[in-house]
Amino acid sequence: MKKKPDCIERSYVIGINGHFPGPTIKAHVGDTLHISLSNNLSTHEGTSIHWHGITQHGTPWADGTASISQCAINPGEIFHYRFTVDKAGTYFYHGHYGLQRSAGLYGSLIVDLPLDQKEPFHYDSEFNLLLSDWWHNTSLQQELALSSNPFQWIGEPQSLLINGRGQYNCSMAANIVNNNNATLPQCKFRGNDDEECAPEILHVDPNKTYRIRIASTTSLSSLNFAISNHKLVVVEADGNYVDPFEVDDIDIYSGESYSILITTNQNPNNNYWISIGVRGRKPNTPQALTILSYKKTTSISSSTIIPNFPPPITPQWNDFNRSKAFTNKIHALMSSPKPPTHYDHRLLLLNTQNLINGYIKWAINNISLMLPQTPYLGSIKFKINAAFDRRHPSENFSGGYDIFNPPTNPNATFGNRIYMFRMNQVVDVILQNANVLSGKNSDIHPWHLHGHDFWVLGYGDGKFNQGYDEKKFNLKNPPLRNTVVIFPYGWTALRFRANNPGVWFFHCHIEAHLHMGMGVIFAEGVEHVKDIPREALACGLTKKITMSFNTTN
Ligand SMILES: O=C1O[C@H]([C@@H](O)CO)C(O)=C1O
Repeated sequence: MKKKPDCIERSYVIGINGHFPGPTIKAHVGDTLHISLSNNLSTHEGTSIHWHGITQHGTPWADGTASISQCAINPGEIFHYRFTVDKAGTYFYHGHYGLQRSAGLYGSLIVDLPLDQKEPFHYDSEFNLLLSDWWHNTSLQQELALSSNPFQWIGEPQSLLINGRGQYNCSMAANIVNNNNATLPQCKFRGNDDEECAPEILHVDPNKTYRIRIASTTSLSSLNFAISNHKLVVVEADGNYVDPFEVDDIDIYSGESYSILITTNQNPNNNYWISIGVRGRKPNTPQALTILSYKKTTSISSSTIIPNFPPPITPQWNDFNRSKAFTNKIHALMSSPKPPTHYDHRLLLLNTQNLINGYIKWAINNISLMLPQTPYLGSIKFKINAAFDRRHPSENFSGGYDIFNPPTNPNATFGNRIYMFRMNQVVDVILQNANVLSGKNSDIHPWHLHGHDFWVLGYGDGKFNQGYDEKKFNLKNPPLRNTVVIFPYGWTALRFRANNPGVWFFHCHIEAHLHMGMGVIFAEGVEHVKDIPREALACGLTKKITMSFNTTN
């Protein structure tokens, strides 16, 4: 793609059909989408796409990772995706190979209700905002840095982007100071018609209700979203209805999506900032800004579109109590599916930063995930025993583990075992956070599950106390989601029914952390999976099999 000027300094962009972000895909519930993706990357890397939040049951490839097909689409090849969307909501798609998401490989996927059905809330019109973060180093440079010894961290992003647009150190900078007292270099917006630098402007009529769909495909950053002078009413999270609640701003973690409603009841002669800023990690990135502009009766020049007051202040990055307070406001709409009251199987998953042969990795119950060459789905279905380690992974960790300090024994090992569930079992997962490898710190991790939504039963500080903390679980109206955060030094409990035959990834949605091994594999009912498409078997030991039968795709 064409190199962009200094607004966001794109050194390497992965576009789709020449666009960055990729095209917004719109569908209605019940639609079957046929999407072909050809790999023309100039870097000659393999690639793949994940349809984030899409869970068509019985077809493990519907989410695009083909039961975590490690089979990349090689340069020059075409993959054919085909899936039916069965739930309305705000979704997105993104690269699931290497760190290609940080190079811009993503786009929105919006599923509307069938035409004869209505949402449980009213709105006059809608907007769609896809949030991301941006580095000047290429995704390959980032991968190399993370896999080096000595380890090099990717650092904070250079820019935040809204629908692929952001600002960086523009020569015409107008300085704005944020709450962390950092001076933020801003690109001076030059109106809507300046394709390169200008933010997208949301043009609204007074006294209407707008639905704003917000999805975060950031590679790293946790964000706070606010619109000056306007209240936000949260109505949807990850494609599920929530009991509406009103806030001034929302936190959104990588992998999450929300719909909010706003009422345009402010002075129509002003314009208003829409801002996103970094939370959860010490920021070193300017806010990204865009503008809510009330339609004026008289025409105005584009320079007057800039609000004459400062943008909303992003809350302090480390005010975790504020983040928790927001998270605890999210409940399912009363008519939503209720969780089973009992579980069949409970996993306690300890998240730690470790060393393997001197390399910094992340591990879950002391295993850092390294995917095998052969896709799991084919390995299980065709009983290829040598393809991965068939032993059971550990379902617990030592009760004596001190989560508040660096590990006394930091060594972990690589692994690729899977957690196997019986079909329809109710599974509880307790994600336990801990201190990093050195120093006193514990990171935020947004965990994303493929193939299922889960109920978020609760969050807590410190170490999960079996038999005690579970008494506080919310079984009445827990939100259904596909991504959930663990707070520093805390735990998060979730429950799902293993009712979708296939092999599923469950992983930290921070791209660098996944690259460093922060994920596990779940599987259930693989014997019920039929007609695996050739693309899902096109590598490793399953490659031979695809050559010996005609595919049924
Ligand atoms: O995985 C990570 O590594 C660095 C740091 O912990 C070690 O340099 C960081 O900030 C992460 O989130």
